[in-house]
Amino acid sequence: MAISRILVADDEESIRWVLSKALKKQGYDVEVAEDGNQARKMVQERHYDLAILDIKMPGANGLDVLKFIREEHPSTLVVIMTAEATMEHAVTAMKNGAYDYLTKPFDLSALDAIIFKATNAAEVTEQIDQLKREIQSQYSFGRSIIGNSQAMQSVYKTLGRVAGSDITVLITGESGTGKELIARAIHMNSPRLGKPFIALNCAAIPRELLENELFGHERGAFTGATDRKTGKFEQAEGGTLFLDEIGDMPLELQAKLLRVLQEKEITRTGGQQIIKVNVRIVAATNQNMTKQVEAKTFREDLYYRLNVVPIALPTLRERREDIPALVDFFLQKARQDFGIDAIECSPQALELLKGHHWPGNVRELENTINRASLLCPNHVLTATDFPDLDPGKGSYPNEDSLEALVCRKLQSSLAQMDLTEMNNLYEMVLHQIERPLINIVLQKARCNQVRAAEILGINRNTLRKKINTLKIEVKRNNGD
Ligand SMILES: Nc1ncnc2c1ncn2[C@@H]1O[C@H](COP(=O)(O)OP(=O)(O)OP(=O)(O)O)[C@@H](O)[C@H]1O
Repeated sequence: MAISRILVADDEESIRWVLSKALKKQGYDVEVAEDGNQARKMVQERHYDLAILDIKMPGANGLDVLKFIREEHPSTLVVIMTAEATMEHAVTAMKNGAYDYLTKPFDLSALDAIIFKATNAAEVTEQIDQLKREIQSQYSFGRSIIGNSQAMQSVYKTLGRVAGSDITVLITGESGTGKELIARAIHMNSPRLGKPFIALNCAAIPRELLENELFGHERGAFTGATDRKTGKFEQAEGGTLFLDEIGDMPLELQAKLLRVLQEKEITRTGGQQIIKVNVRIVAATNQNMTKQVEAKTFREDLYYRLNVVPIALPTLRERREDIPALVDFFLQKARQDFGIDAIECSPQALELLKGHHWPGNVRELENTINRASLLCPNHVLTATDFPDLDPGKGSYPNEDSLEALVCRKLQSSLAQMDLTEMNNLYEMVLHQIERPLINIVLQKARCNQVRAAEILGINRNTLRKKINTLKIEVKRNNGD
């Protein structure tokens, strides 16, 4: 970033005129302010790379404006102009974060020298940012998002496509599937890296405080507002605002958010001033947004505005093939975080982990590994280190598979029975499955028992015996 837009603030018209003319001649985009208040307002409305401020101005003086810029727009460099060459002014200006100062009257070449120096400094900052971008993208994208399953690859593809632009993204997925991780990856792989990534969980903040969190407030806006507070939008200036659990945002606030997305400006609570914001929005939810739109608890127009590109994250049980890599990753992390010695997972324990239902998704897996690593007495995690993962309880190979279906059905049926009274449970269950299975296959084979036996992969005589013992009624077929 070179210096391109400059603000000159001085109450002396001749100074404004001379500086503006000289700087414009050199190709800079120059705007002027007649006093400190006007300068402050202009800085709020658009970004300046450099602000040249007279120290003595009516209203807010140069040091007030400097303080404001340092707090609210720290990327703007400030040069203070002073009338007297006193140490005191120079020291105060530099102490308050001025980039440099000039003593009036000054030669234009002195200003040129400062701008030249500032440009170099800005370029170095930009190079550092670029380097940070490269390093972080290597770490963030490739390394900390684990999983090479098809489902995750399709997520990476969309992520790669949208990261570079300012397009709004809506990430959906059950709790713990990695929505915030993906939102961070979008930011880190975008040109906004180096600028803030601000996350706000709309469900975690009481409704009445949410608006304040988003837009901030002016001093005196309400009882207790003793100071001005900037909201998340302003804090995220130039960067990304991640709105988690967006489905929990109250309707009145949805309308305000929509307006901000359209106008790209906000006003703080209790304030009049319109503040321009340059923020990319990434939203996330674990709710069914189309149902919410139908139920009119979420505005349709806002939904379409947010859902420009949807990213649906798979549940962990839909990508069980990623579990070994995730376990490895969390074991390594546990070693680092808790300073424990090398630890690994036995093949049986891994099978147990792969078979679990994981209602809490990756977060649950991470917590499970952390807990087991901390409590494990030796260097290998075995099935006994995961006492909560009873294979009989909630262990489904694939949520929609036949086995999972039968498993769920069995669990609910057996829960109603007094098993202590049973002595032929195995046979009883098998008969209940065999009978409908044979019936269905016979129907498909149009009661041709030879064909039905082939489909079932059993001997024709075995099938005949089963038909008799299970008392299955078979219509005679010509082919049999
Ligand atoms: N693919 C992944 N690779 C590595 N770690 C992951 C992955 N997905 C999630 N995690 C880890 O799981 C935990 C939960 O992830 P995250 O907070 O991003 O989920 P979420 O979907 O935003 O959850 P919630 O809806 O509850 O806010 C984090 O510690 C995160 O680092």
